[in-house]
Amino acid sequence: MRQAWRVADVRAAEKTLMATLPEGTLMRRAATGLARRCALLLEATGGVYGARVLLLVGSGDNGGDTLYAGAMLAARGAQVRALLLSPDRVHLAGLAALRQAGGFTTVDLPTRSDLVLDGIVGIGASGGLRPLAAAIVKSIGDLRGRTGQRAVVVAVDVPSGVTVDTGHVPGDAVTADVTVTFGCLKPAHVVGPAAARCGQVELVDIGLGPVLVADPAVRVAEDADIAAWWPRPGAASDKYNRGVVGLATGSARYPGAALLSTAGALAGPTGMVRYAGSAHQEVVRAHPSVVAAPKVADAGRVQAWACGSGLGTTAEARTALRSVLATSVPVLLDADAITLLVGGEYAEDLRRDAPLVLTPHDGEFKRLAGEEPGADRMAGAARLAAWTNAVVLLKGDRTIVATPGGEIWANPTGSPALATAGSGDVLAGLLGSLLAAGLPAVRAAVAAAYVHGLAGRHAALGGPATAPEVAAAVRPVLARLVA
Ligand SMILES: NC(=O)C1=CN([C@@H]2O[C@H](COP(=O)(O)OP(=O)(O)OC[C@H]3O[C@@H](n4cnc5c(N)ncnc54)[C@H](O)[C@@H]3O)[C@@H](O)[C@H]2O)[C@@H](O)CC1
Repeated sequence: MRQAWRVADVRAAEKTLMATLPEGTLMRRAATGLARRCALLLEATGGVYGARVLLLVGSGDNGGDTLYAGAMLAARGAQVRALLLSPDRVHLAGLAALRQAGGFTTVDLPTRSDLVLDGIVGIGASGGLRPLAAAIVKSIGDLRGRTGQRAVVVAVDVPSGVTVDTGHVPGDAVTADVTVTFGCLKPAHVVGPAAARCGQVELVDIGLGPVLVADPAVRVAEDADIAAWWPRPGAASDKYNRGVVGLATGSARYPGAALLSTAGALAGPTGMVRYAGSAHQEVVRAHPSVVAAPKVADAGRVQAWACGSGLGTTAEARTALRSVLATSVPVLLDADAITLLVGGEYAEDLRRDAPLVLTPHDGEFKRLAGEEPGADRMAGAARLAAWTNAVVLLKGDRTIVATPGGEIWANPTGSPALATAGSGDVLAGLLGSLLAAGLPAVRAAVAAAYVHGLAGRHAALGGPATAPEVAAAVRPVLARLVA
């Protein structure tokens, strides 16, 4: 698991650490790690010696890191130029170090550069980029290096222009090939559109770990977490004790949603899938191992329900939703089931002891919460989770999972391939299966989003993917991940 911390918590930890160290130690550690990474990147274009390096230097310590790293590269023979965005407020010691190592300042953007270091602004950023910085950021994509290649862009700590604590990108921002960050990850590295601006994120250890005592703002699962959590059958397993998942999905109008949620559920860890709804005949025809009935009340025992994908909002759909909520097992509500909650008709039914999971996309979120998820998607998801006392999985490029207690996860495996009709139905089935297999709701949501994202990527390898292909890709992904 990776974790990211908010700026205020990072600053508090840095303060504690700095009190124990000679002045400038942390900045030296940061700059050394940064320079080392830059040197490795320059190897690909002919080495450090003779390389043209452009430093974009803002007025804070982020600019200081950049100047010291530039000095180290200049000492190894790179031609280093520093473009100072606020010459009257530059980090003076960093500038002196650069000059002493043979680096220069410049007032214009050079025509050639092998490497650009973005030290305009780091965790001290407030608001969007100022106009001068924005204009420079727009043109760094045009810079070419000594072999004609596009200049490699390295962001120092975070790409300038992103909102560090939320991952929001309010305007122009740097798009980095590599982001070298210090001490710990910050939310912008893993959440929202900012995460995509970071490129490859590299963490330089500056000794912050032992003093970083605050809870992380957001957690990110890795392969090893999913492998550790994923239920597997053992010698004593049978189809019932592996868990049975119930699906109340699809309708006469949307039978496909029933089939896709079933396909998702069948790829999950449960021993059996029960389907209840008007598409029962189609489901059994397509998936003979499924036990199907027309109504939830006749479906038989399950250990969790997934309800709502393609369910419609008819009287029949309302009965299905009420029946599912009346059970004492974990329930996942997706799509139309979320829409049905709007208006409060089911407020009493939602008061249940067993876990509840909601999987809205932005439109459903807005309908239910009465507001957009907003620029801070983590806070938006957490608010809805607290309000509904449910685990909320807010779909998006970096899907967010939030618990009522405020624990937040960001999914790192998202893929544009998942922006296709029916892919959410597959996710609902898979997540339902994980709930039925006994995973705590938050892990079920995190693991389902993770595997679903990988399945989207896998399916897209063969060209534009449809939801049945995403469902079919879950098994090969699991074979690699949890075999
Ligand atoms: N505090 C520490 O112990 C360490 C800090 N380090 C570096 O220090 C950085 C934080 O330094 P600072 O607190 O000085 O803050 P920054 O350097 O991130 O930015 C603050 C400066 O940028 C200006 N600014 C703010 N928003 C702006 C915007 N939108 N556009 C243009 N200019 C803007 C402000 O006027 C201020 O002068 C970190 O990101 C990291 O790079 C590292 O050296 C590691 C140790």
